Amino acid sequence: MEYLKGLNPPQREAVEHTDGPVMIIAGAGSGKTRVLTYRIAHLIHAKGVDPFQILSLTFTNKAAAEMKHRIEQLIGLEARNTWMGTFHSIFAKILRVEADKLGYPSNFSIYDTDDSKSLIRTIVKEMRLDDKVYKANTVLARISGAKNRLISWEKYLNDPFIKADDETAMKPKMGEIYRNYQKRLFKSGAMDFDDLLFNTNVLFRDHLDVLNKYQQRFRYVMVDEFQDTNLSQYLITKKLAAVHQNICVVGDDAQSIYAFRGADIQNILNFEKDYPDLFVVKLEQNYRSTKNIVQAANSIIAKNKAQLKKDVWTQNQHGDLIELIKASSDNEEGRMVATTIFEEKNNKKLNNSDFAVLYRTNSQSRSIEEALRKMNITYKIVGGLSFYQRKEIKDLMAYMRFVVNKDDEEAFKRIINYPKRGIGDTTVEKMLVAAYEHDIPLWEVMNNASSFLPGRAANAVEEFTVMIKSFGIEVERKDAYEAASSIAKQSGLLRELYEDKTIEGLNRYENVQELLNAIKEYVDNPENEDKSLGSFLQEIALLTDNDRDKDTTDAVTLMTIHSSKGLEFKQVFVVGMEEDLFPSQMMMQSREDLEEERRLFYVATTRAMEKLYMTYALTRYRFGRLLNCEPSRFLEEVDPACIKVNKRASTALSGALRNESSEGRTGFVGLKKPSIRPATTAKVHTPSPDFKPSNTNNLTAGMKVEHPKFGFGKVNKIEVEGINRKASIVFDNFGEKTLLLSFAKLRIIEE
Ligand SMILES: Nc1ncnc2c1ncn2[C@@H]1O[C@H](COP(=O)(O)OP(=O)(O)OP(=O)(O)O)[C@@H](O)[C@H]1O
Ligand SMILES: [Mg+2]
Repeated sequence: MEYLKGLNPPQREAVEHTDGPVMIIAGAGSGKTRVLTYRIAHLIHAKGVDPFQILSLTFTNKAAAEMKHRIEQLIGLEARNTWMGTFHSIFAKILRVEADKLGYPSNFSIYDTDDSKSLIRTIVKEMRLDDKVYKANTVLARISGAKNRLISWEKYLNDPFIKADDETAMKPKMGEIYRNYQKRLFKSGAMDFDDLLFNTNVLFRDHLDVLNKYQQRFRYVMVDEFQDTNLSQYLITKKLAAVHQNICVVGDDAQSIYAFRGADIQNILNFEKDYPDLFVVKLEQNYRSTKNIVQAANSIIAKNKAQLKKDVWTQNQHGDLIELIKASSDNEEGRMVATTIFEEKNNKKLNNSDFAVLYRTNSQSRSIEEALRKMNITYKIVGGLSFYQRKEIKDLMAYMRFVVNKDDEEAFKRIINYPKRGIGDTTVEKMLVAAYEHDIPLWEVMNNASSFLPGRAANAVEEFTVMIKSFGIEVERKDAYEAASSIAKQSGLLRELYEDKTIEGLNRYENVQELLNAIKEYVDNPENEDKSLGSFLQEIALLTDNDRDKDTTDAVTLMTIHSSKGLEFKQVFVVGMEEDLFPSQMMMQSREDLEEERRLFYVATTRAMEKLYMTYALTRYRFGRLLNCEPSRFLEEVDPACIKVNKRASTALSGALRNESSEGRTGFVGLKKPSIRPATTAKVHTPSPDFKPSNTNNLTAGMKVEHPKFGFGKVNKIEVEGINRKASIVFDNFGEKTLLLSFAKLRIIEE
């Protein structure tokens, strides 16, 4: 076992202790991820474990890819067959296979945050609530928080404490929004990101045979960055490992930075209780950073009260002191960072990729970007508005999504009138209302457009529907690339972009071409067995921001500290070390919040291998205003022996032109017109348990009926219009409604 030589004694112990529960909680850069990598190699190579039986959960897909690559280097190609990926990607795969058990189609859509927020806005509007109170962001965060703690909408609505909470927050309708949101997702055959975990829990809870299948399959389960798992994730791993108990988790409580997304350090403490025969490994030697950086990081985290005791040390060189750089403005900060990178590169023969610039919030990247561009230093932004979040890309993806899943309402809204085909907001609204009132899929409404819409609108919708159907046939017969190219052309989207001869238009056109290139690459890759468009879409839906960059060029990395977890760079700049920015203004309310910010600072510091810079500006544009800033309190918490003030004189004048980029056109068909949905606030009816739609051929005035949403009512009159039979029904709680009898689901209650 030649490779075991690359480990120190406790690391080696952790690798060789393959059976039973193992936990490694250790400081940054101590080789936790390395241990996981070697452990997988060891299981396959020395213990003869089938790679298909090993499941490893990482924080980003990129981390998974890197791990796979390292294992390949250790033991060869066999490594490819292990199950490795983020929680979301692995369990989405499993949910595809098992979807029918939950009543979902196997080609369910995955809604990204934009889709989710758009759906919430629609629902808030439909419920006639104030969208300034029920902001999409806030509502989504609340729903997400509930899901991550496995609180279903039913539980949410019935919990008196949650209710009291929402009432205190003056948002009493939160539970109902949650309910409507879930129902709408289900009807659209869609899951949001949190559903992928929530539904996996439901699947394993309600279908023990399925759980058992995966318990047998995954003999070994491993989790990296364990400190940032939430309850939902924790329970999934616990259930999966319940039979074999071969579970190994690694993490660092000092790097727990996702509490705002429901991550819970408590999981580390619970782990010890859940597995009494737990084998605990301590790793204390840091291999990543210089003595000076390790000492600084230790001094920072020591200020936190809540932490497990660790002594991190290193045999590495002492290295340079941390350089503290003061700038007069944010623009000057950018210039100083760029100049320093330029000089260091030349002096030390470094590559661009040896540098990272880390910031607290995405918007800080602008001034850094401008400065790097001026000095011709190549950079890439990880996270932020990435390729797949661009409007033109989302538009084409929405076409593809809708063709694959015709219930996908958010995709529908994006494309129904883009490029323009004369289908206005009112028509869209009418179709949504028809689907809602008759309780039928939108697709059915589209296929019967003439029953629901006036002539011209109906024609336009019919044309669109025919087009989508023809795409459907192509998707079935062709591979993802051929189908996607055809959709891009036939839909008129490529032409629309092509005709826009502005620089932005050209850019957008090229981006769409780039997406088609990516699909081609996907199809040509022998590792992807399923070459269908559906399979490609799933892959894309699950890319985390961190995975979305191409790693081919030599570039300086710009990213938020949150995204930098687990990574390392020779030289690191932590910029914007100012009060209210870092620690963030929003995180100074409580000791817990401040401690989370400090852990974030610890994460930032420990990314550096050789040299660390911290910068702050005296003035900064924020929220469109020039603000005076004060140096961050965190700077004072760094052991003064580790830091020196940079004497670099600022040369350039500040005040470059500010060029805020404007947002692109939006393709979303907003429901701007006043809603024609039920104006009543009556509660949607719950159908009787024996509800079954009756044959309505003989329905006449005076009969009593039950409708799945509007409840009980009495038929007022029946009208015949062309081929359509319509019934006007007066519902007890919803007033009079006119429904098309060939679509409405009505149960006739005998008189
Ligand atoms: N025994 C070892 N010998 C040589 N290099 C090592 C050893 N252990 C770890 N390293 C190196 O130290 C660096 C940090 O290791 P790794 O990324 O696994 O740490 P980590 O504990 O996962 O850090 P983080 O907490 O930031 O995720 C890597 O470059 C790794 O290859
Ligand atoms: Mg790691």
